[in-house]
Amino acid sequence: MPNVTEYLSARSTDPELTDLISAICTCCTGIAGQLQLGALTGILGALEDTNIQGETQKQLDVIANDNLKEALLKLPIVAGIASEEEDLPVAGNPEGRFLILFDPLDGSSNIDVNVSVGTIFSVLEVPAGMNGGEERAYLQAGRKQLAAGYVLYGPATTLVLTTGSGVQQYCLDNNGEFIQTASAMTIPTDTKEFAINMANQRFWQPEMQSYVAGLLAGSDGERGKNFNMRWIAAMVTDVHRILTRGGIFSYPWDNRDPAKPGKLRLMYEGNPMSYLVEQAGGLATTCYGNILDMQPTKIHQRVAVALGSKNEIEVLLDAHKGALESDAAKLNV
Ligand SMILES: O=P(O)(O)OC[C@H]1O[C@](O)(COP(=O)(O)O)[C@@H](O)[C@@H]1O
Ligand SMILES: [Mg+2]
Ligand SMILES: [Mg+2]
Repeated sequence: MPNVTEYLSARSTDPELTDLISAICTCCTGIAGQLQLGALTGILGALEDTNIQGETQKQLDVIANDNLKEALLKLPIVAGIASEEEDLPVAGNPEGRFLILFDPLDGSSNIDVNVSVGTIFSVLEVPAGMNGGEERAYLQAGRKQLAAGYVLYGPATTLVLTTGSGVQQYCLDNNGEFIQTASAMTIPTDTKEFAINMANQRFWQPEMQSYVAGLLAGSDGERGKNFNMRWIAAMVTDVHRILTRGGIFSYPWDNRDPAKPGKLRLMYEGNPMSYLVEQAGGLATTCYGNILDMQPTKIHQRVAVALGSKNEIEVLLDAHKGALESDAAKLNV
């Protein structure tokens, strides 16, 4: 099977985009190595710092961020980067073409307990007349992504990628190459599996509460079938399960902080995952509108997310029908 560069080149992918993806892969291979040895090299655990979002940073959040930042900003094709762990975008080459947005380590609370984490990335083109040091250059709808993907550091290190024509999967081999293991990942349209943090139930909108109540009622309720629940607390891993065998994942709007319409970040979590899911035949929504059509207003903007198997997301959207127009503005979604 081809490696990722061979596959993209054979499909006449923009050669500069192919180079960029190869560079991301090389960098993530390094991150995988550091994660594997983390307990031996003393780089597990939290730092005293918090990021701009007020979240405690793990040492490996910062290491992964610095690796990606340094490797990408060296490339002449890179106009700038934006990251969960950087307060502001960082400019690259003023002549560069690409803006890369990333969550260097997603699910980093899993690191210390040796559970899967991942790197999520999104690639945009810098608009004419702007540069990669300006936030406004990045504020493009998810539909404009040139590529999106993640590297999952699990039992296998796996790259899942879209450049806009389907979703491919690659596995890191012993020679440091990502070899293709699936050329067209497709999410089954129906499912009996859902992923949501049930501990937040009381903070959700009534529509989400009643939809989930239907899942929990199973064959005793209107749905007439039993569901199973999974929650890995790393979006990258939950989404990988859905791309592999179907299901739905949601981190919905909740009322814990009215300024935030959800926990997840639009630009480097919601958008790239939504692009992958749509390219694999699934749906991604805030429950009030399509995530990929949202016009971003801030680089670290939060978003409510529900994504996965098409027919199940349609049931969820149906449960929100009455609320659509009245609530969307009020909820900041
Ligand atoms: O702590 P909770 O509510 O289970 O949240 C888990 C969610 O938070 C995240 O870990 C946020 O990502 P980061 O680790 O990059 O901040 C998601 O990956 C995951 O789905
Ligand atoms: Mg994350
Ligand atoms: Mg993170």
